[in-house]
Amino acid sequence: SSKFVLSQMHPMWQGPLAVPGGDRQSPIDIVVRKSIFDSELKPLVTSYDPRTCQQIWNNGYSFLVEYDDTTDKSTLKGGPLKDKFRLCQFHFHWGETNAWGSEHTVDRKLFPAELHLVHWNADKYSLFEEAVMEDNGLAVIGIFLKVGKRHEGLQKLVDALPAIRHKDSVVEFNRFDPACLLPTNTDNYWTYHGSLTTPPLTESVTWIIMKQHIEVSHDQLAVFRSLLFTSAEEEAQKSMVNNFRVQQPLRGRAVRSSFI
Ligand SMILES: NS(=O)(=O)c1ccc2o/c(=N\O)[nH]c2c1
Ligand SMILES: [Zn+2]
Repeated sequence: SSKFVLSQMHPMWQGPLAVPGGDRQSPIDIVVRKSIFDSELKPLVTSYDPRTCQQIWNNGYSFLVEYDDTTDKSTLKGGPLKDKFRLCQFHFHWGETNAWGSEHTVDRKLFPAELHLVHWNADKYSLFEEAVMEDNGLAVIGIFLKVGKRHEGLQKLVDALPAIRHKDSVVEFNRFDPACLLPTNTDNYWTYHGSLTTPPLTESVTWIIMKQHIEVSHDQLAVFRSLLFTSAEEEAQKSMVNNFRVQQPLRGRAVRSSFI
């Protein structure tokens, strides 16, 4: 296949970028009635240490909360996974309105935003950068956001966003427990093999999409939309909104469910 790859800077990564192979791209629409119940799927086991939280920064695509992944202090195992994965960061994707914003959909239903908790396989690799190139290198938990009551745990993060309004801005961010962002029920999920949804779009991700969403307030989401794609030096400031990729073909992949 051709190696035509847009530069990282180009916002049009959404396009049908030709990536090597390209038959397990993400995101996808989850067709519930076509998902296959797999009784072998275990409950997820997350063990996050808030003290590994290091910083929050605007990378020009989203804002990332980054964790120290040099030890096994914040890990994910169980679920569809055979190995132990380390949390390295989490980030979100959202729309300019509450009508859309998620990357994955469920029976074509769009959510206003989607949270991604990114982990890499520490049993097999020693760095995220290595794991990102391997087909069982990453595990990303996807959680849908709905607009409703204010999410108390999220507020600490929302309050830090004005300090990272522009691309490449970073602030120290400590003691944030990502477990507070998980839905009450983490036993019900869909899982499939896919890719990163932003460049380099590598096909290294075991996706774990939670059936249960979390709720955040309209005002909290509005603060996400106050972020900018552009750096402080650039003339035209562009609101960071609609930072989701278009849905990709399933190409015959099975989507398994942990529940009936
Ligand atoms: N949006 S996503 O698929 O969760 C994701 C996660 C980790 C990533 O690292 C990336 N470049 O180094 N892109 C990326 C996308
Ligand atoms: Zn993402």
